Amino acid sequence: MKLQLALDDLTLEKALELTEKVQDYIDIIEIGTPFVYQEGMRAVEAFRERFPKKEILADMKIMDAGYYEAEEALQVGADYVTVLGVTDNLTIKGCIEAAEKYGKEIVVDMICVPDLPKRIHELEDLGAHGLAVHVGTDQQAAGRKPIDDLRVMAEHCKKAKISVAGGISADTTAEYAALKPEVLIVGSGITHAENPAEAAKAIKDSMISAEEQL
Ligand SMILES: O=C(CO)[C@H](O)[C@H](O)COP(=O)(O)O
Repeated sequence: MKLQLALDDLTLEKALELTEKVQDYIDIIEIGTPFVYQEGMRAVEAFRERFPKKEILADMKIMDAGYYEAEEALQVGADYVTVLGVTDNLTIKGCIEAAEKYGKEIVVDMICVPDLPKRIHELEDLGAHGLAVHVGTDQQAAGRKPIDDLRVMAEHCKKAKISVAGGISADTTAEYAALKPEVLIVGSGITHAENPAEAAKAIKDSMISAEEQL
């Protein structure tokens, strides 16, 4: 199980600083969507240069122009790029094609997908490498959590790597880790914590103990 740190609402300088502090506990650095809006591909490049051994995900949430937009991030060092599950299959296919040209992977963000089991099967048939259960920031504010969708995903997903995101913190990691997704994504649970390194360590420890209970 990998821990993905989502960097959403930090400046480039602050994000680099924070990542230095938590790097021992994280496996994937996510350049979050608001961060992409703010800094563009410059952020992917800066992290690739500063953390050459870490995996990097560009949370582009692509909706159109799949091949072109995915390639923007892949050509500057992203290992994973996200595309929205609600978009057209042609866009998904374009993203997959671009990723495979670079030997990298596409993660499909399932936010707001209405019929999860049906779409999981379609996306697996298209060859999506990863599927991400995601309850977004606005939905979280309305009280939603990704745990039920993660159960549906665990039941229906046969080949793709499963990740999960949406308000997960050190206090709630255990219930998500128990369902054994390949990737657990944490943003504000680390970046807004009083002590981000302590929070990241607690989350990683909880993931390790869930794996030991296999
Ligand atoms: O994709 C995102 C927002 O669209 C976030 O990166 C993701 O939800 C993880 O952040 P948090 O743990 O704060 O919910």
